[in-house]
Amino acid sequence: MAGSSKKKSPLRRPSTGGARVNRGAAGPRYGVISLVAQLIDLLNLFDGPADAVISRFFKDHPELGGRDRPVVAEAAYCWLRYRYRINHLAQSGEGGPTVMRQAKLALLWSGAPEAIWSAGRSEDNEWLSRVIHVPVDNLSQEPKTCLPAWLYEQITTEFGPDRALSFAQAVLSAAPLDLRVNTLKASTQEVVAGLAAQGIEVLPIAGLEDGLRAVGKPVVGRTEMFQEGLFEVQDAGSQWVSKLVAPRRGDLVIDFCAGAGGKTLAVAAAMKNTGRVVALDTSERRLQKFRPRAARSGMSNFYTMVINDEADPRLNKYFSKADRVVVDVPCSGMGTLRRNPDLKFRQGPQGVAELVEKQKSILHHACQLVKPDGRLVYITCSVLKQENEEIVEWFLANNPEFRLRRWTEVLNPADRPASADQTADTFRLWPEDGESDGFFAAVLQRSKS
Ligand SMILES: C[S@@+](CC[C@H](N)C(=O)[O-])C[C@H]1O[C@@H](n2cnc3c(N)ncnc32)[C@H](O)[C@@H]1O
Repeated sequence: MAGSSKKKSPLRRPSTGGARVNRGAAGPRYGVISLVAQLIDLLNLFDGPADAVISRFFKDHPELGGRDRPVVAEAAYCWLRYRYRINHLAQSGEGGPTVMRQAKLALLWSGAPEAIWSAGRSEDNEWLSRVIHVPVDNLSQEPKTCLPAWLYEQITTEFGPDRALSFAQAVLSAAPLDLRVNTLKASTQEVVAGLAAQGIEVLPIAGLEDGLRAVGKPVVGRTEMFQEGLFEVQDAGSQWVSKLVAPRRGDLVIDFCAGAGGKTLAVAAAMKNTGRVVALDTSERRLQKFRPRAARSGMSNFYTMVINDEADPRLNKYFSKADRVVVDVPCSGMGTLRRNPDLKFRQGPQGVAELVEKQKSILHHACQLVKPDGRLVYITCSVLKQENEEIVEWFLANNPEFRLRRWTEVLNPADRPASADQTADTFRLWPEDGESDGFFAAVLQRSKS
């Protein structure tokens, strides 16, 4: 740290906000600790995405009021982020259910008011006073880094121990809320002013003319401006990889894995409603979510198709036709752990190996849609080389009609994230370097003939 001779541990413990632990007795808000404990028990089953488990839990507990819901949700996410450390420390307490101590620590570390986390057994509060001072560096790998051994080892092997530690620290925080101004409907200035009028402060994002970062976590989805499609919620990293598609007006763009259309919408806005965008996905449910977003955004140049798989024969009509093919493949999502901390427990080496095979197969089929001199943009929100650089190497070795175009040839200096390596051929973002999700992209250009 500049001006400081003392090096801070990269895995420092979370702030307790200067709070001291009281010897509080069971109080009226003890129920919140108990509810967090119940939610932890449910999350511990890892039988679905955490956000779905949390919303179901809130539906099942209508007694939880608007004041306590965000507290419970934050504590649940904190537990997921720090699960290895919290569970390790919780074992050292005595008496009472261990999960109640897990819930208390999650509430404390997620910044809940003291009146909430200090309620309950005084023995647990004594335990809390002790464990918040345990030096993190003395812990073994999983409680220290809060990453599963396989992931920590893989990042260490692929990028070295410093990167593994800085990544581990970065994904212990919540992600910021980023917006993309929909230039089909509004200018950045209009959106900034409109949000300010509603008390929502946003800041510019360097290198993203249409990108804004919210101060704090305002609820933007209920604003009239959002409902009228003047902006979308989209992580800055996702906005940059969309820019790498760089479509021209009038192009035919095929988004092979369009999902709910985060990148499709950004690409379409860049095309100013000219040309055609074909949004494909194997999931009807995800494409269903894309349609209302497209309608809200004013996008009118699209067509959606649910495909059986990447080899669906209905794609033959697009062979060698597309100017741009976007391939935002299903991936491990290890770049999005700040948003989806449960993924680190739901994913493993076997799952990643299966995804790699799927990524190769999708790429193999999607590249056939690119016309001569057209481009394919391969995208993941993973940080693992296995899903990124290694896939690109495999693809280039097997498809000599494609060459890698340096990402800096596509984005002007003013449109680049400072945190991406400007000398690399492929595009890569780490959460710890620029406060976006981790993303990877490669621009693959097909030869003219
Ligand atoms: C990373 S997500 C896409 C996210 C989306 N592009 C966005 O920006 O919001 C990957 C998508 O690939 C889809 N998918 C999985 N297998 C596929 C396949 N064989 N062909 C096309 N899409 C597939 C999934 O349903 C999922 O929606």
